[in-house]
Amino acid sequence: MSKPKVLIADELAPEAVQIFKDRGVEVEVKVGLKPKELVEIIAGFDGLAVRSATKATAEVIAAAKNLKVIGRAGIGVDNIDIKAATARGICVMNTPFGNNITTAEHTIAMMMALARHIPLADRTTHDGKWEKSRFVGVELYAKTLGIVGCGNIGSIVADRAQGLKMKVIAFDPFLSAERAVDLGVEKVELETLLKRADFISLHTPLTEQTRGIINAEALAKCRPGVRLVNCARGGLVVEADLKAALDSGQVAGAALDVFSEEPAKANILFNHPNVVCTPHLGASSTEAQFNVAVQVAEQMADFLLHGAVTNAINMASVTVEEAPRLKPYMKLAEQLGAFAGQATETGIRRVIIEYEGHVAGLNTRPLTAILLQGLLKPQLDSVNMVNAPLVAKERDIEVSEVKTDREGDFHTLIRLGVESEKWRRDVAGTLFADQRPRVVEIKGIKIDAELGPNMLYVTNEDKPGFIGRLGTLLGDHKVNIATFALGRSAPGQDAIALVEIDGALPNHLIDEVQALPGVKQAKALNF
Ligand SMILES: NC(=O)c1ccc[n+]([C@@H]2O[C@H](COP(=O)([O-])OP(=O)(O)OC[C@H]3O[C@@H](n4cnc5c(N)ncnc54)[C@H](O)[C@@H]3O)[C@@H](O)[C@H]2O)c1
Ligand SMILES: O=C(O)[C@H](O)COP(=O)(O)O
Repeated sequence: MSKPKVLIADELAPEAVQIFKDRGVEVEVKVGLKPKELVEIIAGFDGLAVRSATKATAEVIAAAKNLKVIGRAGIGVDNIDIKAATARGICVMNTPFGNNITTAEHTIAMMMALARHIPLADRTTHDGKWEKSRFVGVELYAKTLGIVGCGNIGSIVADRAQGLKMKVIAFDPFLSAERAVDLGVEKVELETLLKRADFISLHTPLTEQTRGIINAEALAKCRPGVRLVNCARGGLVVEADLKAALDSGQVAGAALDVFSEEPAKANILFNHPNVVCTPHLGASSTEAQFNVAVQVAEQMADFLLHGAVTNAINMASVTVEEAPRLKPYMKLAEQLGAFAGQATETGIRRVIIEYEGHVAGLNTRPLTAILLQGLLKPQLDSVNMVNAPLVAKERDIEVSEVKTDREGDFHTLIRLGVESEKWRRDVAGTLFADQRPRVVEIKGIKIDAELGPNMLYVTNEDKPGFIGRLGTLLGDHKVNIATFALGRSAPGQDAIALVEIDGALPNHLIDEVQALPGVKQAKALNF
């Protein structure tokens, strides 16, 4: 098997390259590619590692024919078109905890720089001016800090600010009352935060809900002389509105690490005397860059080499320890899905997946995802584990999981029920001690079949002579039978045969099997 290949497209600490190499992943570093250049080369890679500079746009993703994973060495994934990646079945992962302390510390540094005019005082002092009376600052002590978005970074900022004896209030619709108590912050609505805060610090992701959250209306509700810190995303602030509020004095100062357009070579807020700027340095410390580079390289290598999924934005997690335990079940789940998907010719309305016995105690989300992949693949070649749940949802297929630890006839069992408007089909499978998947029930009929690459699936009436006729027909066409599994509901009733054959079955032969007396349906299935 050839080695997977990763492109590192942004500045990453050198440890990342070493980790990829040590783990057996080929790696190329090409920093500063133009969008067009990235589109031209991306098809040659299985993985793409980025920070915030490279934009993994829909166009890049459309060209990324072999891409399986995009790793963000950092937190914000707004430079990655997640929707396009998910639709193409590309796993997107970030490193949510590698740079949070560094960014929180930068936030505090920005707040202090703002309170004491440090950047401008520094510049004028270097210039030989001694403007002692010009730079009178304010204390942070006993001031109210309003945190908008109290997640990883917001909560570290809250902790550090409390160390500076600030009163911290937070607006975050997803912050629980208990967590707020644990953090020692007062949970408030945005309106209250704006009215009460002396300093406001933004720590939300950039979403449709948060874009422009600090606009003219919000700024007008603030205390006169409020100070704003933004070390999250530029798009959270309407920059023209902020400039107007700074000019009017409603806002006393703003410290900005991020801008609506980056790299920000020009911006209406640049050179405003009350604005402190840094060029998106929140995560730029030796420690944070080491953390995110190592984490992203390990996560991407684990994914490409072992199927382990950590910190994925668009798929269920699988730890490195779980991956080998899940592996035989993944095959079983995919085969059950593929069996039902190939046997089904009409629209699916509902999918019921039952996990029984040992498997019920495992992480079943990836199993469900791969089962849906198998089920939908016959209709949609581009489906994979990442996009299968989304594709099912888009097609209005209701998916439900039922788990029971109790063992039935088997120590472990996955049963798949597929419903259309008219019918329901069930297929169930297990793992025997050899860890190889076996189909043990189809439409309520017991069977014991291992699925090979080429299978013939026949439903027929249980009548004497059928097996002989089928064997003779296949033999006459020089089709060799590898395995032959049979089952029936009751003597003389419905029967099924699952026949593994060496090589693909020609279509005309399926028609001939279909024409045999007693055959209700014959199908070629591939696994
Ligand atoms: N400047 C930098 O270099 C730098 C470095 C790291 C992270 N960041 C950015 O900082 C931000 C926060 O990162 P994090 O790791 O703390 O993320 P996080 O996901 O841990 O926290 C975000 C918080 O925002 C809250 N939130 C979501 N929607 C909200 C809304 N409409 N109103 C209020 N709160 C809302 C969430 O509930 C969550 O608690 C992100 O935008 C990230 O990209 C910037
Ligand atoms: O979201 C993040 O992690 C930060 O914005 C850091 O971005 P950077 O990796 O480009 O410094």
